Amino acid sequence: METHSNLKTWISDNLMALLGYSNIVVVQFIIRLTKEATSPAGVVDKLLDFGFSSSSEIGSFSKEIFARVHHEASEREIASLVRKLQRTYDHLDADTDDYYESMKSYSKKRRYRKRVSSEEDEDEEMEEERRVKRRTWSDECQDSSDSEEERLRDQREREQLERNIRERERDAAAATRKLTKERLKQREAEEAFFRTNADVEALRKVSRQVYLKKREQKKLEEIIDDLEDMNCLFEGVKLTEAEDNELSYKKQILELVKKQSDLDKAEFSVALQRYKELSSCDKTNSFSEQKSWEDQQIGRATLIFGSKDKKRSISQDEYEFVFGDQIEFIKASERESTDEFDDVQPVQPVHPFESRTKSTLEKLQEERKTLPVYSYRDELLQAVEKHQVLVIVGETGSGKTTQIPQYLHEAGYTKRGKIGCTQPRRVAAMSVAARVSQEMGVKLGHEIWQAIVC
Ligand SMILES: Nc1ncnc2c1ncn2[C@@H]1O[C@H](COP(=O)(O)OP(=O)(O)OP(=O)(O)O)[C@@H](O)[C@H]1O
Repeated sequence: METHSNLKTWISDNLMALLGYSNIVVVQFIIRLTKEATSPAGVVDKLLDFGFSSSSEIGSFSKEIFARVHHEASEREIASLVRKLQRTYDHLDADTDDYYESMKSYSKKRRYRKRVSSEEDEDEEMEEERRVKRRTWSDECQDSSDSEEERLRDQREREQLERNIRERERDAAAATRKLTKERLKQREAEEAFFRTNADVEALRKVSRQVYLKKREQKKLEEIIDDLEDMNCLFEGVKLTEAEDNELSYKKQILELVKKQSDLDKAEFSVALQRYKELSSCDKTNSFSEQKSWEDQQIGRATLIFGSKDKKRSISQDEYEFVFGDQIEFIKASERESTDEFDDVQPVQPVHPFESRTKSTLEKLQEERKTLPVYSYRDELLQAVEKHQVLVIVGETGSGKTTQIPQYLHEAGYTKRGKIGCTQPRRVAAMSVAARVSQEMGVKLGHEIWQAIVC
């Protein structure tokens, strides 16, 4: 006999196949629907009303469930009938017992055999009834214990599911917390690193400088605009003394700023020139900076014999004067050949070479000391001693390129090997080499070399 729990399991399995979903409430609801239906077609109608889609599977499912549910119901009816019968038999049994007792006194011996035989028959019948009753009862018990078990199992599964979900949520929350903590730690570490390593004061200074530069620019623009406005609005109008003062004050500021910026430009123009790309016209021009520099080097290396330029020499007024001019010429030539910086060389007409060189050297040495990098000389040398790699950042023209190699030379590093100094452009390389050799008072190509790698 199919138990109630088996029926439920069967319905649940079919629901999974039909809907991909099953629930004890739905199962019970379908059993109820089926019970109310009078035929499998009625079950189909009710299921369609419930929301099932019409298909052949639904038809066969309805048929089967109808048979099972109604079969179970009839079995139940039979069982309850049997139970009723059992109760009736129990009464009968008691009555029979009384009857037999009375009969005992009546004709005990005579009817003994008959009574015994009938008693045996009755006993057998009663025994049979009891067996049926016991079986039905145990089935019912089994049924209820099955459904109870199923309920408990459902409950256990639900609890387990809830536990799993809670655990998963806890794990996810813990992972998120951990990640956030790690990120925070990383940020804190970065901040701590920044705080300990960065020179906050220096950063403040830089940011202040940037701000002041912007502000200066803005104010300058304001002054220019004001002056333009005044020129337009008060042209031909007589100004008051205060207005006049303001106008001249603004003009003065503008002039001062202009002068200062011209000075700044001149100061760093040489260093900046290195990085300037040649314009297309310069590249095609045979008298470009590099070409003329090379031509001069070749010219200086070329010896001229004979009286080829006699005419030119004679055309000069006096030999002595020519000789004097020649010295001037050599100086001029040297000035040209050693780039714009030779402008600082003082003119020494008589026997000048040594004293001129010396004074130039002295001047250059003094200039070197005015460069921003000079105040960091000792620190730089210490850092070079300590570290394998150093990154030095400084403004253009502060002396990184020309001074640091010299500091290293002065500290004795050239005894160990060569000091290399790279430049991104050919002209820059030549310019730096020329400048350093000048500052060191040596000839280019001896202590100082330049190599151009294309
Ligand atoms: N070829 C040169 N002729 C004349 N003066 C020069 C020459 N090269 C550099 N100087 C002077 O030396 C100073 C330092 O220049 P240096 O090239 O060492 O600066 P820097 O810090 O290396 O600049 P950058 O970052 O642009 O390379 C410059 O301000 C400039 O006055």
